[in-house]
Amino acid sequence: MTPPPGLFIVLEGIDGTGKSTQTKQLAEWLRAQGREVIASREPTDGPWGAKIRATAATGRLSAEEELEYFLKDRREHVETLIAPALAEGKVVILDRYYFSTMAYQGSRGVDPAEIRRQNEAFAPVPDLLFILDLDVETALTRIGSRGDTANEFEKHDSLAKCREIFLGLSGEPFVHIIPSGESPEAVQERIRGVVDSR
Ligand SMILES: Nc1ncnc2c1ncn2[C@@H]1O[C@H](COP(=O)(O)OP(=O)(O)OP(=O)(O)O)[C@@H](O)[C@H]1O
Ligand SMILES: Cc1cn([C@H]2C[C@H](O)[C@@H](COP(=O)(O)O)O2)c(=O)[nH]c1=O
Repeated sequence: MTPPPGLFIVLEGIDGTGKSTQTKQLAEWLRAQGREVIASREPTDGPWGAKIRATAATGRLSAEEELEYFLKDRREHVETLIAPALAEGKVVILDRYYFSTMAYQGSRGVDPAEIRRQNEAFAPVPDLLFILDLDVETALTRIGSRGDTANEFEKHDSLAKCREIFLGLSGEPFVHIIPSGESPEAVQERIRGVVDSR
């Protein structure tokens, strides 16, 4: 018997907006409803993701090199996890995807539209994209409260450019801008409301 189609959900936003927090809570909620849920993140914990994460401390690559690494990481992610899980009718929830590439490498001068074209040549478009939106100052404060110091990807001015690129996606039918200055519970209620309405 053909399995039901999977559901592909992506959470995006600048560092500190609450993506990891919301991804975890959404996955738990859907599992409690009996859905098989795969939660994952980008950069992944695979070899290319590890190389990228290392540069957050050692110093960033050029924007073009970063783009190449993220594309390699994502190709593996799509082939080994995302596509098979969706084909089996599972729910896939990602903490970051190619929209972060548009934002972060776009903020360094690579054309976001070209980044999107290169990614959508192999990466499936999600059914739902939640953009968690928050002012940069509050986001950086949260990163500090988490016990982290801002890394090479978390500079104020570049995050402000990233935020603009994320918000530029609003208006597309699968995109939902979620104000993330409220409590974690209130933010999760908004997200669940959209998922429920599908
Ligand atoms: N709605 C919220 N209100 C206040 N604090 C929050 C909220 N959501 C998350 N936090 C806290 O802010 C910090 C960042 O949250 P989280 O790690 O989920 O963000 P993130 O978007 O995944 O960050 P990054 O992209 O850097 O991994 C954590 O300490 C978390 O507990
Ligand atoms: C997917 C993706 C991510 N990034 C950046 C954004 C973050 O600052 C770091 C690490 O991500 P995390 O959420 O803090 O774990 O990677 C990027 O520049 N381009 C991308 O495509």
